[in-house]
Amino acid sequence: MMRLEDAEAFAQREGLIVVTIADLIAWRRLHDRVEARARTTLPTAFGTFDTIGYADLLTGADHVALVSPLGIPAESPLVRVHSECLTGDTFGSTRCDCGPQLAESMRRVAAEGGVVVYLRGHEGRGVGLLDKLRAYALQDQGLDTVDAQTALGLPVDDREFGAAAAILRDLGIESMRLLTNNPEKETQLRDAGLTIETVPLITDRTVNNSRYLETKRVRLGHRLGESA
Ligand SMILES: Nc1nc2c(ncn2[C@@H]2O[C@H](COP(=O)(O)OP(=O)(O)OP(=O)(O)O)[C@@H](O)[C@H]2O)c(=O)[nH]1
Ligand SMILES: [Zn+2]
Repeated sequence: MMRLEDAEAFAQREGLIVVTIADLIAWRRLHDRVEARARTTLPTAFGTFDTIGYADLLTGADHVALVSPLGIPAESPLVRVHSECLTGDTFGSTRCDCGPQLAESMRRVAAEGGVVVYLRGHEGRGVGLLDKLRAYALQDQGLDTVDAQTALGLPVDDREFGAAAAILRDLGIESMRLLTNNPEKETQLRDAGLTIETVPLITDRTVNNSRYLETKRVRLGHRLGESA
């Protein structure tokens, strides 16, 4: 097989352009990242959301956009970009704040207009369900959420928000009020060219999630106030 340097030298001589796999992946991150493949309505406790199912052409994950019954206001709509959490969102686990954050986001987006973008493939901050459950087992032994990831040889946070940026663009949103306490999420969306004003999304502190929230505040830099 020809080495990349040789291919580049050959291409330069012949006036050709070399496109590597890495170039193609980078291009796909920016263009044609998602495709809307299904549209329907979803009646929920918070109202009926126009619902769009997106295929993520880079990762193969399926994502969902829940558009408020009031639609998407032209000016700085309210947006929640939510990472999948089976245990919190579906089973109502109180180890984390995901379930109450999702409910509060849907309630506010329904009331004010805007969209909830639900990102699948983000489970366990990107490491997947089984590794998150393994990390929980270590947390049962006293490790915090960061040290549990490291002890398992896993990244602390492996999420990238390119699909969310692409979905928001597809919905015509360039500027938004983003419901989040996570500065890294804000930075990634800003780096994707979107204009972000953050709106805190603070939910109740409980006996079960207080250490988790404190770790997010102290070790991951989430804006959770002194009392989290
Ligand atoms: N690996 C791992 N993932 C977790 C843990 N607790 C929650 N998660 C995952 O973390 C993701 C949610 O991320 P968070 O850090 O709670 O919050 P965020 O979405 O980054 O920030 P906000 O926008 O402020 O909610 C979900 O995918 C959860 O499955 C944990 O202890 N270990
Ligand atoms: Zn969770």
